[in-house]
Amino acid sequence: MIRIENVTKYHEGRVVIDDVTLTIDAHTNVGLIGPGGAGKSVLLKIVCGLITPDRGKVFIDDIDVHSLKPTELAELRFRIGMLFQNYALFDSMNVADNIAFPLRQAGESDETLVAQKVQQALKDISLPGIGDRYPNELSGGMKKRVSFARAVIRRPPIVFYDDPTAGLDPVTSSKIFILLRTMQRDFDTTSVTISHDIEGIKDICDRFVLLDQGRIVFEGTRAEIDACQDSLVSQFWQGYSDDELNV
Ligand SMILES: Nc1ncnc2c1ncn2[C@@H]1O[C@H](COP(=O)(O)OP(=O)(O)OP(=O)(O)O)[C@@H](O)[C@H]1O
Repeated sequence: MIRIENVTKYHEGRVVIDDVTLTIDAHTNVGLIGPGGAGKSVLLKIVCGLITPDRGKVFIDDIDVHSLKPTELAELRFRIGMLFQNYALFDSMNVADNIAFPLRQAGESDETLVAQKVQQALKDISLPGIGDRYPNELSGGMKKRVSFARAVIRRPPIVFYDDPTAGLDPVTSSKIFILLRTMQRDFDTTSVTISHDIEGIKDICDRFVLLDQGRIVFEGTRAEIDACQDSLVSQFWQGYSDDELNV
């Protein structure tokens, strides 16, 4: 379970996360939505310990994330898969080594097993046979799928995806959403997915959180957000662009 308690974060004299409290139950898949600059990425980075809040606490399975020593935080991160917007692949490593990186970092020394897992991962992302290629030989969508494979290769129980389909064409986006759903179903993960593709995440999340100007303005199920009468929530949910929001 993830528990965010009264978290506030300032940046350059401005409040970015404003007293956010939220509980994410184990095995729940949360869609984190909201206009650009609402604070979604910062909130996710606070949850996994990459950014320290100015106030408030975050607990992952009762562990106070921001009280951990660096080595303890690194251990906790072994249980978390992260696919960040700019979570770049290592250009000097081929695809297979990129995907294998988290396994080797966790101390896996059985190279036969590593190779098997990498082959399976490449099959899962529908890119078999590209293990020898280097990132600069791949399209944006292929890189994203390889990043996804690397994020989930250790089958982490918790996964955070920051806009996993940003900049991808509709066909590749739908492949990524199918992968996400397969991960959730087959490995019973707890996940938070930030996405601007409202139609795409509607079907892969159990609950939705709408963040606006650093505050939670909605939290609930698909049925609850479908029925929500609040104009900001309903306009955003129905896919109006940020510019068209008129409240
Ligand atoms: N390290 C940081 N710590 C705190 N705030 C930051 C940091 N870096 C950037 N910010 C601020 O956080 C604000 C929110 O940015 P964030 O990327 O979280 O928004 P977002 O909702 O994810 O937007 P988008 O949907 O466009 O990706 C920005 O206005 C930015 O100035």
